[in-house]
Amino acid sequence: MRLDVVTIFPEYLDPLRAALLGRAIDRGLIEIGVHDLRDWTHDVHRAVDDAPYGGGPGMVMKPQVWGDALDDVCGERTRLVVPTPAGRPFTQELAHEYAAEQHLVFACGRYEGIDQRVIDDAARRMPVDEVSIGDYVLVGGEAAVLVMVEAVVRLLPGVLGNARSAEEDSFSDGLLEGPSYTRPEVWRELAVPEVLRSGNHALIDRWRRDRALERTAERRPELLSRLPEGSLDKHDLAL
Ligand SMILES: Nc1cc(-c2cccs2)n[nH]1
Repeated sequence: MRLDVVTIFPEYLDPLRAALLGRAIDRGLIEIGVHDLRDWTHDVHRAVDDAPYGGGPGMVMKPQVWGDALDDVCGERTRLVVPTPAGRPFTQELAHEYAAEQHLVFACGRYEGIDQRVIDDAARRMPVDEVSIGDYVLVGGEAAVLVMVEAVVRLLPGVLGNARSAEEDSFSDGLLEGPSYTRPEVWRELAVPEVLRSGNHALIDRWRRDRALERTAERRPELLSRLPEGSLDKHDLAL
């Protein structure tokens, strides 16, 4: 998979080259390109935005600059992702979709947005997703790209050491992950639940599912109504 990011703050994406993602690059599992949008400006001031038609606060990013940048960075098999608070929710399901793509390009705009014609023009040639990572407002799309790239790249085969942890993700069965414990057995007078030390894996699996159902019902009840038909057995429903 190749990922490209277009931004006016390329240094903001430096963390993509660290740790797990850095190792994935070194191992040739992914290629990452980070591009400074100002490289496509033509005026002496290297302007990337301008005042919004219709008035209002802030600035809107210029279509010409973005159009030229995307013409160069996007290819035949590109899926374009534009982070915005006005986008569709970024979910684990969408992360899996992105992990199957050959080429993702992330366009980092500012909060007031990129001229809509950039998205409309790109959509003539490629799939374009305007995506939100949550109902809060950032200053720019860069932090959202770091979040999405991490969620996507960790799903690629070979990236995570223990293959099980990607499949056993929170949300992989539509539920939140329950509590986890490690040594010592007692810490500050708090003991690890007995069942986890029983060695009885049927009981352990049951206990873990019960805790996941309880936590989901308590923190994200709306996820329960989205579970596929028949996901909950009679034991689950008795909780
Ligand atoms: N979810 C989300 C995305 C954003 C921004 C994307 C680009 C500028 S601000 N804020 N919140």
